[in-house]
Amino acid sequence: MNYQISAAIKNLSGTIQLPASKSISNRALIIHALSYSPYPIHNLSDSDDTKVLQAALYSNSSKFDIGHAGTAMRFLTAFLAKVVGEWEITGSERMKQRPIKILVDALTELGANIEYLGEEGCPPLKIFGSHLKGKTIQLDGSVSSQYITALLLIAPTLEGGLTLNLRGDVTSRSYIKLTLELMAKFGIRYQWHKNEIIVPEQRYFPIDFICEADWSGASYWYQIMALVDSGEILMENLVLNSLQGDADIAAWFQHFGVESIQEKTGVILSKTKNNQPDRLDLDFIENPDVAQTMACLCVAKGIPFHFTGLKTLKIKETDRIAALQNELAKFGATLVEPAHGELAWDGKLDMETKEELPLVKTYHDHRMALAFAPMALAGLPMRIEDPMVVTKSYPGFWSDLKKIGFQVSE
Ligand SMILES: O=C(O)C1=C[C@@H](OP(=O)(O)O)[C@@H](O)[C@H](O)C1
Ligand SMILES: C=C(OP(=O)(O)O)C(=O)O
Repeated sequence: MNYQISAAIKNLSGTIQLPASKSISNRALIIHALSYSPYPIHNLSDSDDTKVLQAALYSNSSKFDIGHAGTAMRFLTAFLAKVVGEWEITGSERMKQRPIKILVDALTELGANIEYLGEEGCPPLKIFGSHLKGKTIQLDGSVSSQYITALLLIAPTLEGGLTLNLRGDVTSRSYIKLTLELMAKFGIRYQWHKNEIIVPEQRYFPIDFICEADWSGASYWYQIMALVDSGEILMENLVLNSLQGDADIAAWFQHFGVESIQEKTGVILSKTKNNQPDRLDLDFIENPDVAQTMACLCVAKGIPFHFTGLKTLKIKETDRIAALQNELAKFGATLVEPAHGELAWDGKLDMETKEELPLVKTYHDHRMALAFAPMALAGLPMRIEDPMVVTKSYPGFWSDLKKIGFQVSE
């Protein structure tokens, strides 16, 4: 199925109920299970990625299919490695290509017994869960912070605690910070100095916990505001003083005339002047999930850009560098990769190759649909293939777009 998207909105107003952050929800679910918490988790994400983790944690089965959910795959692997029993975890065809060796090797050093059921270094995995003893381990931090988070979440429950020495250029540090700050809310003490993180053995202290709204999901609304002339829109439950690294975008979008105002019920995005930068140079090492938002925004507004810190985009739901290049080419933009982990555009549109009504492929990647659809506001109608991919993080996206005046039809 495809959706056809068009939009002609000059002044925008409305209220949006964003989904909860799946990053926070999935951490909270693991902590909840490790602390045998009697309290409910409030405002848990309704995304596929959270639903699959929740279903696995509360199932009677020993075999789990976590689909496309990277965090669920990594967090569950570490969690199950210390739960006595025999477990199998698999995922989508793409998940079977997403590396997990760094995490499996670290868990093996802690005494875990994990076998690859398919290709060496990738899911599916067979896990023989047992008591694990903590120690000091070295870990490559340049591939995915999710391995580090997975280890940190179980760290306080390991005999003797855990010390991680991170090697290489550590990527997505903001997500490591999110993990540790969340753990601290559940009573955990830790030390983090440069590339060493020390978590002593201790108990999680269960609390009544509310998940924040999702800042990566909010990025599509900032993009929308940047593409209309003026307006005001309330993002319910969003907080500026957030645990999530992607809250950085509130400052980025000031360059597009979008102001963020904290209100009791959420954040108001307000636009009164139509600013835009002449060009955009951004480093995404802390914010990989909003790279597609910014690339699509720049093409829609004709802003040349040079983005760095994108190395990990190749191992996400799809190779996001290639996906952006392929799909933005249909809008006449030729994106180049000046070096590994970089993406640039000279701001020129090729009217000969620009398609009238492009069919945007989504490659099983929610963020392709989420980031491309707002471009319709710039007079760029499109069709989107497999639009329900958005359920990975933002199930209500299409109805939210319709609510504010987008035309979305099959
Ligand atoms: O820990 C998390 O919740 C996440 C970490 C990031 O992954 P990497 O650390 O692999 O960049 C991010 O891209 C992903 O969407 C969610
Ligand atoms: C990369 C993402 O998710 P994950 O790695 O958890 O599958 C994402 O949501 O953009």
